[in-house]
Amino acid sequence: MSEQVDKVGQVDEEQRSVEAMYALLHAEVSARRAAHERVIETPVDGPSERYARELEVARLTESIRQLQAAEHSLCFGRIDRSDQEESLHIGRLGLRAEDGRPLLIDWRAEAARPFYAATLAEPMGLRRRRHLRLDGRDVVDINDEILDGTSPTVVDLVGDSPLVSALSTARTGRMHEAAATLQAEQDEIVRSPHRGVMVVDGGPGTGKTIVALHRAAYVLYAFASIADQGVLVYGPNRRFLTYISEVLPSLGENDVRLATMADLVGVEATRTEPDHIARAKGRAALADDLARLVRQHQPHGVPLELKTTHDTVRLEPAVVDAARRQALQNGIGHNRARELFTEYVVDDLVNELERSTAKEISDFEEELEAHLGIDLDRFTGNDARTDDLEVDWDSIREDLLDDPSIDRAITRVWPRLVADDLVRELLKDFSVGRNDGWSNADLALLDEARALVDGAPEKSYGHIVVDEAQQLSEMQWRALMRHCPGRSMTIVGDLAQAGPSTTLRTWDEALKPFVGERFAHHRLTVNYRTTTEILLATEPLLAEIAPDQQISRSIRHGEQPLVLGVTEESLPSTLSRLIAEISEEHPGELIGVVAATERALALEAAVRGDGATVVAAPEARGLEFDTVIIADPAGIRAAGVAGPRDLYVAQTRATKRLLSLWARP
Ligand SMILES: Nc1ncnc2c1ncn2[C@@H]1O[C@H](COP(=O)(O)OP(=O)(O)OP(=O)(O)O)[C@@H](O)[C@H]1O
Repeated sequence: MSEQVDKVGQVDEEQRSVEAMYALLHAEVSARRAAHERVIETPVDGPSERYARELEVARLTESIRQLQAAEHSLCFGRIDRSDQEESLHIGRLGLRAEDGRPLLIDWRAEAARPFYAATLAEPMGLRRRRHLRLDGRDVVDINDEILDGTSPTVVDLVGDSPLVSALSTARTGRMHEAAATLQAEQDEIVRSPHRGVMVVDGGPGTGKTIVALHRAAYVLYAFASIADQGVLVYGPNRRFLTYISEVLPSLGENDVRLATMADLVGVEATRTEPDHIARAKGRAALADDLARLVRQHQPHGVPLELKTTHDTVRLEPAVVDAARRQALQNGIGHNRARELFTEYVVDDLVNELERSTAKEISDFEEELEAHLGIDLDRFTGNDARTDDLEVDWDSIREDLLDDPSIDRAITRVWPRLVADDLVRELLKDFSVGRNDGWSNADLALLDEARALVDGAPEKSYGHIVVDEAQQLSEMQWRALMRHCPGRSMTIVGDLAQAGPSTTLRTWDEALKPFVGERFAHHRLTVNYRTTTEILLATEPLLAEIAPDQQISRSIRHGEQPLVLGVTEESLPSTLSRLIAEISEEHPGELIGVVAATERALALEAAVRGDGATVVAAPEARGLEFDTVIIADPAGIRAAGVAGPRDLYVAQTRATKRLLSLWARP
């Protein structure tokens, strides 16, 4: 940087702009608080006014919260066009001065696009892209890029890349939002106008999760009708969801639900099971088996005998089948279709009773005429004979609908079902007993059974973001799709990191049953997590587990990965010693120990309090640490069909340092 650069002057100028923004933000918060007070104090008359008031209070509370969430790092960027004097500041939300002039542009607005997309090759009319770093409300750093090929002047503070600074800071155990440093290839996906299904894949650390979460924030901002139906972020386990839990709130979005399959279904998985069983339970064929079981509890080609107080009426199989087909035609689920079926059957029954009553009366009249030798019509003067009987068929119909004996007769051919029992019936072959808890793989079966028995889920979402999507089995895909009837989804994952419970190997295979080939596919290629040295060390394993994949391109360099041999007995003590050494050398940094599941449990106890987090390899997906120590890589590799992929996941969790402790007997 040349000495003439006027850093102080530029910082002062930005400080004034930023203060004006904060003043406006606070004025806005105060105005909404006052409105909130007023609404609360307004007297209401009747439930509909009360409801309208509650809606307004909720809307104001949410908008105040959104404004307050923008408090931290309110403004982080600025763009200056080559052809204009004016500049635009970019930040967490949009703010307009009283004269209507934009003081701050929401990072998701179209006007902010060049901040992310402009490059030296394609400057999009920009002369300069500026990054601002705030500490509280103080501007503490400025970083400029000149994009139009002109030379920097005294007001341009060209320095280190803000991305590299963001990536080099110590991890905190929680993912941070990256609105200030989203890269062009990421931003293009985040801002895509595509509302349908979008798949984003790429190697570990290529920013898939970052893209997915910023995409969720973008969907909420840009697609109002989808946002109104709710946005869900799906992750494989709670540890992962905790890791990403702060990103959307810090982007001002609190209305996004984070969920695992257990949350979606509302049932906890309390039982583990061997991988091959989980895999078998994940097959879509089980959906057919469940549907078949349900059909077995519906009448096919059988008559129905219904006893009423006067009569026994037999409905023929063709009539019963027609009622069944009609009841099921809208896919409302077995139990609700049963109610419809009952109505159709009672209609048929009433028709039958009407017919037989009419016949009885006319038989009786004929008999009477024959007996008396007269023509009744001539006596009564018209044909009003049976009509005079005034039978109230509607109330008979109502009574029949409530008649327990009719209900019993219908139950014999169409019993009410309980979804959970149906799954237990299905799982008899897997020797799952009546009182056993559910496993993770069972949850998707429960969701399927509930849809078959009780109809579509009560709660569905306008958009679902699926992270670590390579983990999903066919049954789990079905469950997720069921909760997103509009098929608006952002799906991110890396098939090379697939776990043991799925058999799916391509996105086409996973998505075809739901959207055919109608999905957009993007690939991320730059690695933001791992150093080049660590990535190179993973290359042989990647070649083995996903021969058609290349390692991604890292933007950072660092230490060479270390491999140490230890004896089995000394492993825990060596580990403790290493953790102590690394913590001392790199205070404040995160250390993760990854081991096969059983060993992770044992090591957890052995190194408790040493300041490292022990993670079972299958649970390490999506997480990251400054240093990763792999305890017994061979043990992870040998732990099952997904062992080599679990090891690859373990190797790719480190931002700075990777150590492997090989255990010898
Ligand atoms: N544009 C960015 N600005 C700042 N940090 C970023 C950016 N993109 C990615 N990162 C960081 O890089 C790291 C890896 O990103 P992320 O976890 O999204 O990758 P991933 O592709 O989901 O990885 P995995 O496949 O291992 O789950 C994270 O720490 C993330 O915060």
